[in-house]
Amino acid sequence: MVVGGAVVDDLARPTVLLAARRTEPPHLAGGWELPGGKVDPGEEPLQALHRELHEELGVKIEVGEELVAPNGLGWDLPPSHRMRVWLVRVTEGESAPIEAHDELRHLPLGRWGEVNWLPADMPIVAALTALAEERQAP
Ligand SMILES: Nc1nc2c([nH]c(=O)n2[C@H]2C[C@H](O)[C@@H](COP(=O)(O)OP(=O)(O)OP(=O)(O)O)O2)c(=O)[nH]1
Repeated sequence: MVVGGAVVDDLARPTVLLAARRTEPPHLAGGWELPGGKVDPGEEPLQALHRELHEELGVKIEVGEELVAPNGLGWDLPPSHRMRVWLVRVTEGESAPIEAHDELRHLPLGRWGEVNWLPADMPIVAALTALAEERQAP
């Protein structure tokens, strides 16, 4: 199981999403993703989310709602992983590409499709966009 953070400016009404560019392994390097990683044995998913975002971005976070996958279990990451995704907001520190990434972008709503997301992230970002658009003030 993999956990990922959709780092946004506002948990209730997101208007900015963080995209992170991977540096490894070679076949994924250069692709943009949600920061996160594998849940360690014996670790709770949310513990892993806090740990991974601290390791990768150097921040502390507040966790909001889960972006539940259509299958109710997690977003498929072929060939063999699943990722659970939560909306998160930074509460301490400023995101920096400390580990696993070489560039971060804070994308305003309307431009979330403008980076080259990893293939598995495309439906996730589409669902995040739908959620964010629905939440904006009329
Ligand atoms: N973190 C993350 N991984 C993703 C995303 N999309 C996607 O296909 N993946 C894949 C890439 C990896 O094969 C796997 C996650 O592994 P990872 O390399 O981030 O995990 P990790 O930080 O724990 O690192 P390691 O144990 O492999 O060294 O999921 C995403 O948005 N975020």
